[in-house]
Amino acid sequence: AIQQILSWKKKKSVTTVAKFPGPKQYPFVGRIHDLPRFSMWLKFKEWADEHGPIFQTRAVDQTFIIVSDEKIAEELLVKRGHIYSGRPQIRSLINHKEGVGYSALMDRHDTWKTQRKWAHAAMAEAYKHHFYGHCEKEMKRYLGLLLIDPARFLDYTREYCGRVMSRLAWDDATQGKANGDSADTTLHCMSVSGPITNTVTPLWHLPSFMNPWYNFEIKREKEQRAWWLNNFRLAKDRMLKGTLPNDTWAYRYFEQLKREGNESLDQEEEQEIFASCMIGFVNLVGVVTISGPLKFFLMAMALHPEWQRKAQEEIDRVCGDRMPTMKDFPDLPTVRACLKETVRWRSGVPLGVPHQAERDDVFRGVPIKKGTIILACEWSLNRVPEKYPDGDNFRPERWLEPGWPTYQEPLTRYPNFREGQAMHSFGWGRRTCLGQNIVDDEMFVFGASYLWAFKSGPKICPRTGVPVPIDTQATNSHVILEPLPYHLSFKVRSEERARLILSNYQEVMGELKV
Ligand code: HEM
Repeated sequence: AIQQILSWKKKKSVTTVAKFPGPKQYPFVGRIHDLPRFSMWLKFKEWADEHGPIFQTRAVDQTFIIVSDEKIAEELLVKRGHIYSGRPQIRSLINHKEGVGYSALMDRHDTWKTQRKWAHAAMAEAYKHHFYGHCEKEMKRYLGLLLIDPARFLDYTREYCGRVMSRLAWDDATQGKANGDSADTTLHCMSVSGPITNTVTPLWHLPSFMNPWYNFEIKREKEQRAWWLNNFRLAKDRMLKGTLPNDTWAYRYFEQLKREGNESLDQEEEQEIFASCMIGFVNLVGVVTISGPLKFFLMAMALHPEWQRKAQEEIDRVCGDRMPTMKDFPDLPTVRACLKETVRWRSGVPLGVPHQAERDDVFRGVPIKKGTIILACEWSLNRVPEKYPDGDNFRPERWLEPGWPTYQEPLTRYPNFREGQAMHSFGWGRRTCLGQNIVDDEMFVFGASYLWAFKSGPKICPRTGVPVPIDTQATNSHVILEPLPYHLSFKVRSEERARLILSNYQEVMGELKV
């Protein structure tokens, strides 16, 4: 309040300061009172429709600039990336701006640079080998489990993503479920919809004996880091014994140490924590980012039988009874279009990840103060009518038919998640997502194999005989979304496919440590 009064006094001496348009601001609170903690992107879309593609608002003393236009976002976050690439403080995470735990939430300093560079190179190398076939192998397990126990499809979907990542990180897919759970709790703690201390920030400063949020976070982070460090040390032991596979990120890291002359892999604890967090975080961030879109994909396929059928006809034509693999990528554009459209229709990161101004700037004549938060709102960007006509509806044809603004040739290559249209889903400039390659592979393998194996639809209520409704907008409201639990019914597509699903599962069981 004092800050606010002082800033009014200061402002009185200035004549008029240019501002972006925006909703009316109230003393002290700005617009925090009607900013929903859940599904905030809907409110931002509403304000964007009213105030235009760049507007500003305030929550107490924090200014936000919300962008809903690709060109403006590019001007700010890419061309002026040297100014707008910081990360804001999330009140209920401890020291995340400084490091070393969460590279995606650090400010731009040497720790962030080192971790980002390392993760980028590790990801690029694994992509050259299409992630060593782990997506396909884990998919064989997934389909087997779905055949045996279809009601648990949502759990299995997240576990599939967790297992692929943990296999890549430490050669231990059995950590997949723990990985998903850990990601989910971390996301809760960093979201506006999470602990109340993220919105009513002064509560965070209560003394620890009466501060359950602080105590929870201390415990959560301690356990997470111990878990990462334990897996790192187990992998190191195996490296020293020569039993760690060379297709893991841990192997790549230890190999680099050896090349630098550290044959015995001796390290100070601080160095081990740095490296275990670096690998642990990439491993963690790759779970829900993919399982959210995959769960929405399953939903979209069940709600759009016409697209399910088209994609299945394509798969049958190309693969017959054989389960699809990455090699079929060029021949299955309809499958890719359904996946791409899912990420547009139900954004995994609907608000985008916030950037923060690292110093004062002036943009289009409007002063932007250091510390201002810039959000390129994905939900709105994906509904710009000139680029995405009929944006509220699931329309995979926008990627397949000439005449749509997002259509791109050749269809053997587009649409995909690595290049071309709509890459704004993966963020901007210096903070762009590091996961595009694995998203492209893992989602394709999942989508194609799932549709090859099963036909799905809404679940029919056994009592009333009518389909159980699915609320496509019911989500958990984290920074990275998953839909809330919903029901589906599954039917394996033929006896022969059922037999193949089981024999595929049996084939990989030993290797996968099921
Ligand atoms: C469909 C899936 C995904 C979407 C839509 C997505 C989207 C995003 C977005 C919007 C950002 C923020 C960019 C910015 O600040 O401008 C981001 C950052 C990041 N993503 Fe992803 N992501 C996905 C999957 C993944 C996966 C699978 C991984 C890793 C395995 C990953 C790793 C990262 C990392 C490390 C960052 C932080 C970059 C930095 O701050 O330097 N993402 N992602």
